[in-house]
Amino acid sequence: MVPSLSSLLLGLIILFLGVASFLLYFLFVAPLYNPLRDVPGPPSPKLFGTHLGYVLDAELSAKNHDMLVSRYGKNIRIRGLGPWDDRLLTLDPLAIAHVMNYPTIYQKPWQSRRLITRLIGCGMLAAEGVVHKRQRKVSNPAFSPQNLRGFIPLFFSKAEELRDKWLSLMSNPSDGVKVDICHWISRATFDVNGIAGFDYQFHAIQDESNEVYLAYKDMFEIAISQGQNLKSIIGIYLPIIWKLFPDESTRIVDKSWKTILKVGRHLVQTKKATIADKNNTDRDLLTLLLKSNISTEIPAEQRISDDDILFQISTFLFAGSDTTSLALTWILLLLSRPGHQHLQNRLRSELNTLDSSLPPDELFPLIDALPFLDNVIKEGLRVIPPVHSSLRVATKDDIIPSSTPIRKPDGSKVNVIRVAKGTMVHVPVEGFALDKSVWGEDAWDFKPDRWDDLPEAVKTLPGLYSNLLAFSAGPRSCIGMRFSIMEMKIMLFVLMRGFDFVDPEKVFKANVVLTRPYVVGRFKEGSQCPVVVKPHSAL
Ligand code: HEM
Repeated sequence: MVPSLSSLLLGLIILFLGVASFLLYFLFVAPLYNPLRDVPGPPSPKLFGTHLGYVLDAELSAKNHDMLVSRYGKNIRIRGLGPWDDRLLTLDPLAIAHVMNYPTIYQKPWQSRRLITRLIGCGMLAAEGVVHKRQRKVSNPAFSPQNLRGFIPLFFSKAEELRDKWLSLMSNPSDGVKVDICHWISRATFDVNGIAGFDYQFHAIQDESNEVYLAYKDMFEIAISQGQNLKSIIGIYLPIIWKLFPDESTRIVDKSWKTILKVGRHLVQTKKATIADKNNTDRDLLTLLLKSNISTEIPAEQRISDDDILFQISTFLFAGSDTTSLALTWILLLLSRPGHQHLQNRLRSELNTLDSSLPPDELFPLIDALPFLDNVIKEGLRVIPPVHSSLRVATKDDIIPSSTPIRKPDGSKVNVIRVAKGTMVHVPVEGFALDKSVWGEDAWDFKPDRWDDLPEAVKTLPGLYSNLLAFSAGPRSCIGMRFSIMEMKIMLFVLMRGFDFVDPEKVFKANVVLTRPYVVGRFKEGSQCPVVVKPHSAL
């Protein structure tokens, strides 16, 4: 029977009223019952306005966090994408520790996990729950102190190769050469992670033509540009559109994965054959993951597949290359800025007290024990952490403890925050490390010596590394922390002894997945950090 025009109209009116009532409830009624309304925060912008730009802009975030804390305290309600998305931004140590230590309640939002999974598979960065637990358990032995010691010669050889490469670029050594330290160090960290990750030579310091290197680079470029156009945002919610309307990014991801799987699967088979030999001493993470996966300590049902192991290796490359190269870039930039040359000279003098002709295994413990080098690295990671902030979502209603009182709208004060299931929590890694009320009035300045005399309040802050959140905190904190600290110390040892770093171009920080440098006025050219490197006379 064909429906009459009037019943069709009635149906449409009912549908319209249904959608309109849902939207009215979603936009105007439900927010009134959100318990986060008890937490003070800046006035809500217009209907679809947001505070996200305000807290995520790396150039302004220190100032903006400071303003928010002075006005509203350490727990602040901010507006996410719309009225239905009020979020908690917290700089309170107790609240942060709670969120980071209960990963079963506070998970990574499915939107960011989907983005990561589309690119590098569901490795440790994206997985949650038992899958994550299993992956972490299989991977832990690969990051044991004993295994990491095996990488020391590799860290030295790549640092020296980079030093020699820079020297070869100089037509007149006394003038030095201007290099984009960000790009070059990233080539070196990629090389390190290729060999440490799966015994594979990208040779990226020498040239950038290796097919697997290019496959990863292309894919990571997409990761950086994701979220910047409408289609990628729609793709998060409706992934089917990647299949129905493939575009350049889909084509690149597919092509990259074809290359990575072709080479990766071959490497896995070769490695499997070599680990059958009891005398095998290979230390790359792929070998160690394969060994750990078949060890009797891992119950059969907890083992992961070969392709999952490749996702893990890709995750280490994704999570470990740019983070380490950016941390080093920012440290070198900070040391090369006018007014900081005395710190650079002091660091070089300390490094020069060591005998560089010692074998790497004997030299590294001496480097590791150098106090000023240690302070410089901590201070660099504090002032410009590569990971600007983290996001978590409450998977059930919860009560978060706070060490600072929260003033409710009725004027009463409480020491807990009630959050409803689905509430997003922003953990401002950078903001937390630059909080003047904890670190002192000079919190925004680069002062490595502060680490010899820290304010008492700092000593109780949560964080995997030196009371900082640079490597996060809790069970989801960085598994590669020690790996990258060792790599950074050795890179700085070799490069600082080899060169003076001077005349940096004026760069600003932008939060593009990670905190990256861009030359002022030349954002479109992409992330770069040009600095003049001149051979140091002691070389
Ligand atoms: C300076 C260098 C590095 C920094 C600043 C850094 C920072 C971080 C941070 C903040 C997280 C937590 C992310 C989140 O909560 O969303 C993390 C997780 C992770 N990092 Fe790093 N990282 C560095 C180097 C590395 C290296 C060298 C590797 C591997 C070789 C690595 C592997 C990972 C992995 C696998 C995770 C996920 C851990 C999990 O969820 O269980 N990272 N890292």
